[in-house]
Amino acid sequence: MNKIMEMLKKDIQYIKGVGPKRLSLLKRLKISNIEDMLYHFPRDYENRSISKKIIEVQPGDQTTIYGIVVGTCQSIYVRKGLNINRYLLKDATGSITITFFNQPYMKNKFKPNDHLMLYGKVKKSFQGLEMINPIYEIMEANKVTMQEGIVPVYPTTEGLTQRQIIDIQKNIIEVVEEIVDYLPEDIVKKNKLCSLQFALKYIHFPTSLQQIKVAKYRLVFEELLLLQLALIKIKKKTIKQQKSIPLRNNEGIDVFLKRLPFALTMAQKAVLKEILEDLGKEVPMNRLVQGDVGSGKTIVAIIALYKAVINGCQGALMAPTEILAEQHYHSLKQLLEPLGIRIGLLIGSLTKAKKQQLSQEIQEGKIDIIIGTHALIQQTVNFYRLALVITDEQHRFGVRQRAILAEKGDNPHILVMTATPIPRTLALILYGDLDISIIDELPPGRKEIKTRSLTSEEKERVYHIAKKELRLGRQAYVVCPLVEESEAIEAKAATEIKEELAATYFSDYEVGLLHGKMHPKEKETVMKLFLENKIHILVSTTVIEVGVNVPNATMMIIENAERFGLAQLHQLRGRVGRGDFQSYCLLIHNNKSKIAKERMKIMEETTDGFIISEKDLEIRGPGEFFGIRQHGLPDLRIANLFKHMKVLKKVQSQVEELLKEDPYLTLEKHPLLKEKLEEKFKGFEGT
Ligand SMILES: Nc1ncnc2c1ncn2[C@@H]1O[C@H](COP(=O)(O)OP(=O)(O)OP(=O)(O)O)[C@@H](O)[C@H]1O
Repeated sequence: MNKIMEMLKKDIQYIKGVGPKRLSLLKRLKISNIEDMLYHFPRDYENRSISKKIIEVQPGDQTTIYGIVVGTCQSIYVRKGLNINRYLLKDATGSITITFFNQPYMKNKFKPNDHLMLYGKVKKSFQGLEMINPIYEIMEANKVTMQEGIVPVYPTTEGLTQRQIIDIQKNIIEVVEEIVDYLPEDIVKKNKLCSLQFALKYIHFPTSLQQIKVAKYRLVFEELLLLQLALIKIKKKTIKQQKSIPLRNNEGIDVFLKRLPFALTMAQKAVLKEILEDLGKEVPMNRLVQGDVGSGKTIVAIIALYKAVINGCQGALMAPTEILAEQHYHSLKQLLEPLGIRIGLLIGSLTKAKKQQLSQEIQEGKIDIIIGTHALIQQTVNFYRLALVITDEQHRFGVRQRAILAEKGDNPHILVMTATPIPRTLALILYGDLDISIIDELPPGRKEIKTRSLTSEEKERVYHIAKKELRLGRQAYVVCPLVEESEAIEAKAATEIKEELAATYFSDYEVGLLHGKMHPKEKETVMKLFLENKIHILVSTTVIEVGVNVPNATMMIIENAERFGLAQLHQLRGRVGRGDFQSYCLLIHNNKSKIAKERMKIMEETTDGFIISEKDLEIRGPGEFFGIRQHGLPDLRIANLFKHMKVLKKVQSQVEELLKEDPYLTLEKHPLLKEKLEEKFKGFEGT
C-alpha cells in the first residue's frame, strides 16, 4: 500500500474530535476511515453568505441576520408536545422575533444584550416578522465563530450534529493536498473535469456555487466511470473465460415458425435472429430481451429453447411465480410435445417423490426442457446437458445471481427477459454485463387499452361497465389492494371482495379467487377455469401481475390503484389487451393527493411502457425503482442514475474509448485507475 493509500485508510478514531461516542455514530454512517469521511458528501448546502439588516428582511427569506437580544426569554407551554421559546432581537434598523418551537433547552439560552448571528427562514405571523427555529451562534466580543458563507449540510444520524461533521471534515481536509488523481490526464482534460484534489476540497468547503458545480460534476463522473468500467470488466471476464456448447443446428426452426398461428413481428424476428446467432457461438450468450407487456417475448424464448433441444441439449425456463411457470408449461407442451420434445414442470408444490423423480429424469437427459421457479432450479437440479437458461427478470434477479447461474452446467447460454422497459443508458448500467435486444413493437391488431381512473364512490359504475363486457362473452380481473406487510391480510381482503361480488353485482356469473396463500393445485385449477371462460371474473391479488395470458379477458379493475407503483400498474394492465378485442382498465382510487392524481393521469394518457417506467423513475428515483443493491451494484454516493443520465452517456462513450485504447488497463497512465477499480469493486462478483 502506498503512502497516500495508507493515509486514506487510517482509522477515523485517530482523528481529532472523534471520541468513542462519535466513532460509533460515524460507524452508523458507514464511515470508518479518512477516505470514507472524505467521500461522505454533503446532501445540500446553505448559503449563509448573504446577511441582511433586519429592516431588509422579507417573509420567505432564508437568510443570515445579526443582532442583540432585547429583554429576557418568553417561554410558553401550550400543551404536551408544543412549547415555545421566544426572543426579541434588534439591530440598528429594526427588530424581529426569534421563535423556537419544541426546543425546551432554548429556554433562557440567550441573555439580554447577547450578540447573536442567526440563520433561518423568515415568516410573517401575529408577532410581525419571525424567524423560526434558526441555527444560531452567540458571538463573543464580535468574534464570529459560526461558519459563514456556503455551508454544507451532511446526511447524518441522531446524535451527530452538522457542526460536528464539519469539524471532523476540517480536521482531515488537508489530506487532499497529497492525493494523486487516478483519472488519467487525457480523460480529465477531454471531459473538462477538475482535479480530484479540487473536487474533494470544494465539495466540502466551497466558497462559491460554481465550485460546487464543478466539484460535483467531477465526482459524479468518476463514480459512474468506475461503475461502468467494473461492469464491462465482468462482462469481458465472463466472455474470456467461459466456453459454452455452440448450438449450430437450425434445422426445423423455419418449419416450426410456419406452423405458428401467427407471423412474427419484425421486432420479434430481429431479436430472434440475434439470439440464434449468439447461441451458435462458443462464448456464452448473455442477452437481455426487453419488451413491453404483451409484445410477445414468450414465443421468442420458446424458439430459443427449441433450438437447444434440436442440438441435443437441454434448456431451462425459470419463471418468477408458480402460476406463470405453469402457464409456460402448458404453452410449451402444446407447441413442442407434438414434435417429440419432453417437457417437465418442477415447482414447490410437487410431492417429494415426484420432485426426486423429475430431478432424476433431468439428470439422465430424459427431459429436454424444464420449467420451474428460480429457487428450485438453482438449488436442487443437476442437468444432463444444459445449454440454455432463460429467466424472467422482473427485477428480482441481479448480477450476482446470474453469476451463480453461469456456474451451473457447462456455462449455459443465458437469456434474460424483462417486461419493464427502461431507457437504454440505464439498461447499460443495470445490465452492463448483458447484451440488449429490444422488442419495440406489439403484434398487429392490438387496440389501445382504454384507461380511466375513478374514485371509490363511483364503484357501481365500474361494475356496471364490467357487466357489459361480460354480456359480450368477455372476462374481467379485479385486483385487490396491495397490502405490503402481509400476504395473509391480502388474501383475506381478496376473499372478502370475491364473496361480496359473487353475492351482489355478479351473482349471475362465476366469480373466481386467486391469491398467494392458496395451494398451487388450487391456483392451477382456477387459472385453468379462467382460461376456459368457466370463471368470468377473477378476483386476485398481485399474483397475476406477471405474464399471465388470457386473451379473452378485456377488463382490468384495480382497487386502491394509488398503492401501486406505475410500472406495476402497467404490468397489471398488460393482462388485458392481449387479444383482438377492445380492452379496458379501470383504476379505482381514494387518494386525492397531487401525486396520486398525477400518476393516474399518466396511466390514462399513455400505454407506452418506456414512458411509464421513465415517469416512475422520476417519481420514485432509481434506487427504489430497481432495488440497486439487489442488482449487486455498490451504493452510489453522489451520482444518481436518473438525474445524471446525461453524464452517464458521456461516461459510456469515454469508457468505450478508454477500453479500445487499453482493454486491460495496462498502459503506463492507467495503474492508479486499475488499482482504484480493484479496490472499490473487490468482492464484487466476477471481478
Ligand atoms: N407476432 C405475433 N402476432 C400475434 N400474436 C402474437 C405474436 N406474438 C405473440 N403473440 C401473442 O400475444 C400474446 C402475448 O404474448 P406473450 O405472452 O409472449 O407476451 P409477453 O411479451 O411475454 O408479455 P408479458 O410481459 O405481459 O408476459 C400471446 O397471446 C401470444 O400468443
